[in-house]
Amino acid sequence: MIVLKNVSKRYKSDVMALSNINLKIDKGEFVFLVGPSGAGKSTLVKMLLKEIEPTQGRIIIDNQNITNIHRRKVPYLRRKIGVVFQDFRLLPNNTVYENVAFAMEIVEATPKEIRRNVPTILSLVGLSKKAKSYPEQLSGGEQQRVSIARAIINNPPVLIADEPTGNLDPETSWEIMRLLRQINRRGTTVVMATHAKDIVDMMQQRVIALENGLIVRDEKRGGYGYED
Ligand SMILES: Nc1ncnc2c1ncn2[C@@H]1O[C@H](COP(=O)(O)OP(=O)(O)OP(=O)(O)O)[C@@H](O)[C@H]1O
Repeated sequence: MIVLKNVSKRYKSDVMALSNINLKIDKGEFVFLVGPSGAGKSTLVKMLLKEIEPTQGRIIIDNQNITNIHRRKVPYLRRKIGVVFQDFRLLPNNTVYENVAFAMEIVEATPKEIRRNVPTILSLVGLSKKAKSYPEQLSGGEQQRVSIARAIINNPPVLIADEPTGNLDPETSWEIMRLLRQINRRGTTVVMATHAKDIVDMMQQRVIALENGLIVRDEKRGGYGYED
């Protein structure tokens, strides 16, 4: 599903953020990406989203080499990869419904498809009753649910979550984790970069640890492995 072949990233500052990374993530896996600050997690996530380009190597997602696709085609990549961030990134002047519908409009879904799919996905994330609310009227956990709904509305094979529980209290974090696991069980490959030790330790999923731009650990059912 996701393959990295000899991927390196050197920033202009000459920082080697990733060095010759080889990695394979299969369809339906749930993978935690861990490692100390500066290890290269965000760099890896940004490359999967094609926000930045690798200096070397190839990245293949869902059988497509994304390394050499044209800038213009990048929006289409969003059909393959949904993304969730720590800070939700919702449109503040749009309702919950509109925030999710917007993601379908971008990929030119028909109004009929939008009317059919948005309520279904809002029900999946438990927010049917909040469809008409604005982001500022929601709790952090609810905002993250909207962001997850938006990320999966176009049914991408891959969901990337970059510190999705970073702004949430422990209980709300677990609710979000239950939702991500539920989405994963429906067949979506989930890659989650995180510093949340308790969550990683409890979930017992595949753990890939990066340090100084290198994969130093890749365990099928691992723990966080650091003290912070
Ligand atoms: N735009 C940039 N220009 C130059 N160097 C950068 C840039 N972005 C990141 N770096 C450097 O690349 C290395 C990897 O950074 P990255 O943000 O990928 O780490 P991280 O594992 O995501 O850290 P954190 O857990 O703090 O988010 C660090 O040394 C960082 O300083």
